[in-house]
Amino acid sequence: MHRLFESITFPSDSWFSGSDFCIGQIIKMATMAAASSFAVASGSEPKATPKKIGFLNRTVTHAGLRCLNIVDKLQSRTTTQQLRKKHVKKQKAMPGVVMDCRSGMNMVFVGAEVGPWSKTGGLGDVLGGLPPAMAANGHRVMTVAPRYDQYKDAWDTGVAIEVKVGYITEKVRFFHCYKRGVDRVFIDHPMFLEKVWGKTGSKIYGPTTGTDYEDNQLRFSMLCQAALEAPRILNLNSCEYFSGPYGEDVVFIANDWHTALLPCYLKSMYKSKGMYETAKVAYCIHNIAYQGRFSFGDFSLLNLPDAFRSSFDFIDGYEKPVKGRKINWMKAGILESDKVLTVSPYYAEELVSGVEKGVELDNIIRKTGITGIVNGMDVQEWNPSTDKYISIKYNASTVMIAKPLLKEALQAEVGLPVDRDIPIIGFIGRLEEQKGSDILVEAIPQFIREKVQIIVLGTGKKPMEEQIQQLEILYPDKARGVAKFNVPLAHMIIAGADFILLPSRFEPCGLIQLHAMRYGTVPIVASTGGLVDTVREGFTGFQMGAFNVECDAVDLADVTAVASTIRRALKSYGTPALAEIIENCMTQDLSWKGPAKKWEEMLLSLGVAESNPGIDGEEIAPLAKENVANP
Ligand SMILES: Nc1ncnc2c1ncn2[C@@H]1O[C@H](COP(=O)(O)OP(=O)(O)O[C@H]2O[C@H](CO)[C@@H](O)[C@H](O)[C@H]2O)[C@@H](O)[C@H]1O
Ligand SMILES: OC[C@H]1O[C@H](O[C@H]2[C@H](O)[C@@H](O)[C@@H](O[C@H]3[C@H](O)[C@@H](O)[C@@H](O)O[C@@H]3CO)O[C@@H]2CO)[C@H](O)[C@@H](O)[C@@H]1O
Repeated sequence: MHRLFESITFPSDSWFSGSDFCIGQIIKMATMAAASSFAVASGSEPKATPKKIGFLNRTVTHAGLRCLNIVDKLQSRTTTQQLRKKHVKKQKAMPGVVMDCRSGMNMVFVGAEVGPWSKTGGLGDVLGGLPPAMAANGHRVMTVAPRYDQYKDAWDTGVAIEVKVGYITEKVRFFHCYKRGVDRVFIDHPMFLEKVWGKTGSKIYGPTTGTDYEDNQLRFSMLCQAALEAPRILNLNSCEYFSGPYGEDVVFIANDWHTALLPCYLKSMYKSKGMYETAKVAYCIHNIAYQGRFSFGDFSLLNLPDAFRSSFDFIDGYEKPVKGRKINWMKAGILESDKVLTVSPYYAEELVSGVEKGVELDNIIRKTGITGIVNGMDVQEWNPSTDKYISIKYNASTVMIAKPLLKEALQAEVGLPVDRDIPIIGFIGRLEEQKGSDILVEAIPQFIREKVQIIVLGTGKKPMEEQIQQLEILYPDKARGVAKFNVPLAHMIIAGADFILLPSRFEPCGLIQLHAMRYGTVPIVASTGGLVDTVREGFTGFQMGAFNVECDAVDLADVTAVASTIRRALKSYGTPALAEIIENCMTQDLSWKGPAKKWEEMLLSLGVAESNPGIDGEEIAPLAKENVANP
């Protein structure tokens, strides 16, 4: 267990005013002033957040310093008055920025991936994109994820704690940077950095796809415990609107099985001792296929009281990782959180529809209930009018001129015959049964004689990688399969292809189709999960019907559905009908703005103290758009 530092008093606010401070710099300065203050030691339980702490020696009970502002609404609290003085000055420097002291919530997103620092797929995208959208609405937002590499933009805060993982106590450090209005906190320990040593890719969860690190339970137990400390102990002064620790009035947003222990530790280590009294946890399922099932005996590694055992208790008919009775992290995450969410309304329905789509947690989710909010996409990274990976920039009015040229660049890049009149179908995704690349490969003979080219990009299971690499040999003038994680090529495909294919057996939300639509690339999708919510047949794309979710074999009916829908889509190529679909795709708002509002409503309903709606509109969005992440 760990002990927190008792109190830290910084000499003056003048050191830290202004934006984009890195806590590392602050800590260095603070360390010079109060060298021993940061000694964080071991051996005891978490203590309540000191009442007098930090910056300005003010009372911090919740939001650190909640954002300041509108000059004519005086607040009675001394601290706010003091701080407003500072901000009245600032406001002159920023005409048009209008904020309210009472706005916003403290949010802490916790995940195993956070793009662009770490990403194997869509989880990283969401942890990268949703938090800045929340910050843009005036909330104070932190993400906590492992430090898998020496990110050049994240500094060592100098703050360290000790956490008990399994039977040993380990020291972890906190790194930090501030980007797009979000405090990005990274947990540093050799269990993360020494194993992965890279910004993205397959080694986050195991040495190769399909093989997990043996100590994953310890790694993610560490992540959860460190994430629970971060808002209490990190004295963050990243921007002029908020400073000091976030405090205890926070809402945690835990994502996927890796963070399922967070609500358990919150109860067992903090709430039971009168800490984090009003804090709440929203638990978001990005993919129910990965639940974190382990041997029943491993419960003792988690350092949780026996009372939690039943939340983890799980029996299935599988032998992996052991036969019979097991613990199931996701089950506990669902049961112990205050609210369960997933990434699209249709997937939420599928999850409770039965054992197949709910992957044996349907009964549990039926008990707790679940809300689906469709994902948004990062409209900065994926913007055809500024995209650094494509040679011609375009928008909805120039797409018809730009696309043929971008198509030629794509054909040349992958070594296909260069011909702007040949429609291209792209596929991007993790090569797992979920994504159905195996169904696509089997469907190819049924439509390959059409005028068409196919480009497949993905990494994942070795046999599936080999299968896509064979395409070039089987169809030298027609198909390419690239088994690499290649972001520039992903952008070139999204821009240069005419259609993007998602033959997913299941798809909680899917981001590829959103990226594609923004680039005027028409999605052809299986009718599952978020693909149902985001692609409208004949208006923004083509639906293929629902596929068989059994992953062991390829269902011939699905193969036929892929081939016949592709033929249908190809018939529309070059027609006014397709031009209209392209326009419909490109003129939608696919950003995080709408989803962020829904997330806000849902998080507010949890009733964390001092939580208020954010600011509607664009007032502070430009501030959050500063500092585009560039690790
Ligand atoms: N080889 C490669 N090279 C470059 N980039 C690659 C790539 N393979 C994948 N990507 C990128 O990874 C992301 C994948 O997004 P998906 O929505 O398909 O996520 P995924 O299934 O991993 O995540 C889960 O979580 C997300 C988020 O909630 C849900 O949308 C989704 O349905 C669910 O399965 C995209 O940004 C894509 O461009
Ligand atoms: O962002 C992409 C996905 O990332 C996460 O999925 C990972 C999953 O959580 C890990 O456990 C691991 O999954 C392996 C699984 O544990 C193992 O038993 C075997 O089935 O192979 C799986 C693949 O290696 O890696 C997954 C990423 O590949 C996140 O949970 C998902 O929501 C995201 O879609």
